[in-house]
Amino acid sequence: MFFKVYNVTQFLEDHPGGDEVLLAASGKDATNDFEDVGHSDDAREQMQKYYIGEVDATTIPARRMYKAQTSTAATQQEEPGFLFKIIQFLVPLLILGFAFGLQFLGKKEKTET
Ligand code: HEM
Repeated sequence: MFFKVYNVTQFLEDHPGGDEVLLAASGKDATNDFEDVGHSDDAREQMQKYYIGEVDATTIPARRMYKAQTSTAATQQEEPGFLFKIIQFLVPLLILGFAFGLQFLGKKEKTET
């Protein structure tokens, strides 16, 4: 099966239906989009100006679909974040504990002397 290919880059601004619809229909088989509008014979004639060739449909790669991350990949990514949070919480506590410990030792030494 062969698709007819049209280059409408120069036609974007002049298209009576606007450029957005053309851009939305680019890079794919736009036959249904074109036919659904009920374009006039004049529009079909104009279209021939932009014809650049044909493409074999079997050579077109399937569109890549967005693939959600697998759960294992997600947990692998979350783990370092979680560990980091624990360290962020523990380090100030350790410093505080160390400071109190030093103070306590200092007081003890004074009372002994
Ligand atoms: C080379 C390709 C195309 C040409 C030369 C073309 C040409 C035209 C022309 C001349 C009109 C004015 C109405 C008429 O005479 O039928 C028109 C309207 C329109 N076209 Fe296209 N068109 C093309 C592709 C497309 C595509 C792919 C779409 C769809 C996604 C589209 C959507 C529309 C829409 C929505 C209107 C407005 C219809 C209305 O307001 O009644 N056209 N086009």
